[in-house]
Amino acid sequence: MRTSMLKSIVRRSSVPGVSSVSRRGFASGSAPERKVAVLGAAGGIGQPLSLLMKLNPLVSRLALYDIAGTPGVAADVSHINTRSEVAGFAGEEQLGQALEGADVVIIPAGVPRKPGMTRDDLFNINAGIVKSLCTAIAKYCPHALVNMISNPVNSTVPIAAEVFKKAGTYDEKRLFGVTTLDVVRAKTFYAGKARANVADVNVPVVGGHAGITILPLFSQATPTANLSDEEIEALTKRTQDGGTEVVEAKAGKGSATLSMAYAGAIFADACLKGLNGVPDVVECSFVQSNVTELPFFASKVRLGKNGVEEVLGLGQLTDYEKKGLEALKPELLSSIEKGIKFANAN
Ligand SMILES: NC(=O)c1ccc[n+]([C@@H]2O[C@H](COP(=O)([O-])OP(=O)(O)OC[C@H]3O[C@@H](n4cnc5c(N)ncnc54)[C@H](O)[C@@H]3O)[C@@H](O)[C@H]2O)c1
Ligand SMILES: O=C(O)C[C@H](O)C(=O)O
Repeated sequence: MRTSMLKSIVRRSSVPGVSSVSRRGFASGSAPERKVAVLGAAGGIGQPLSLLMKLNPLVSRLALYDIAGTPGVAADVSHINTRSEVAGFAGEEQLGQALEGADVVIIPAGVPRKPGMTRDDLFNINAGIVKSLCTAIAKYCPHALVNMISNPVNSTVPIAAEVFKKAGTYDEKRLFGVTTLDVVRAKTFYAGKARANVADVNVPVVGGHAGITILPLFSQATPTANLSDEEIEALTKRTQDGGTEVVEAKAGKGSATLSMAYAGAIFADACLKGLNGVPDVVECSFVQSNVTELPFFASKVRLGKNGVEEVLGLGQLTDYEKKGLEALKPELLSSIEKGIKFANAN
């Protein structure tokens, strides 16, 4: 969901009911029915993300699940006069109902960082949460596209893959680690330095989603700009530390929620467009990959009717980016292996 889409949704939502033509050209009556479930919907990310998904005209049913607090969030969001019907589900006994029939499941459930913590410090709590939610996904909506937001993404995606493999439902085309916030940040920071219109900026971000595993490819940024090596290094570091910048600014009150909700809504929208057959939908995501020797890797991904249609390669890298790529591999591999080991030991 780009800025223009948000504007068009807001404009459309001032008219009761559904507008006659959506941005992608479907007449409202012919837009496919799509159910989206948000797991962790009462949280810092979950609430604004639920709002943004309610504004998305591609969604016909919105299921908001959390361990508590979702009846209130659902009642609130449900009054917005847009297409989707909203239902809230609270507590494990309602998880199955929340998931049944879902086309896309977005998972922002779990604890966020406090200052001084790494994303890996969240592993002990979030790994178990993700494992139990994925066990339910395998049972109730095994064909859904899963958008994993819960950290550490570098480990929670491999955990999900192992849970699905054990359940016999794994389809590598349907599992995504959401790294869109890294792209959102890279675009914002690059536009500032390059004095470019941020709405025109594109920057691929590859690797993973933690510290040095986040590798923005500013050499491929568009529109091009003549930035010095020092400027590129500073932009790279700022993108890698973007999450920590927010964690420190929030001073113990959590991590990025609003920008993450925006990023999560963009990625879910891309998944829905792909499912609906819209051509050339490309976003970066952490997926099962052959792009490097690592089993999971974030790179540009073409989305289609079955989820991942094509994992795109890295393109031409500068020496600085090649060095960054080699440097990130050991940490990323160890996070992936940690997730796999956890899923198989517990
Ligand atoms: N991928 C990214 O780029 C990115 C960006 C920001 C945050 N995150 C991660 O997203 C997660 C959520 O962050 P937040 O700020 O929304 O945290 P939060 O604490 O505000 O909200 C988390 C929500 O998850 C719920 N929850 C806990 N266990 C659950 C379970 N078993 N089932 C369903 N819901 C459950 C909680 O009740 C809470 O409402 C964190 O792990 C954070 O690190 C990822
Ligand atoms: O930094 C965090 O802990 C949250 C998230 O991964 C982010 O990048 O903002």
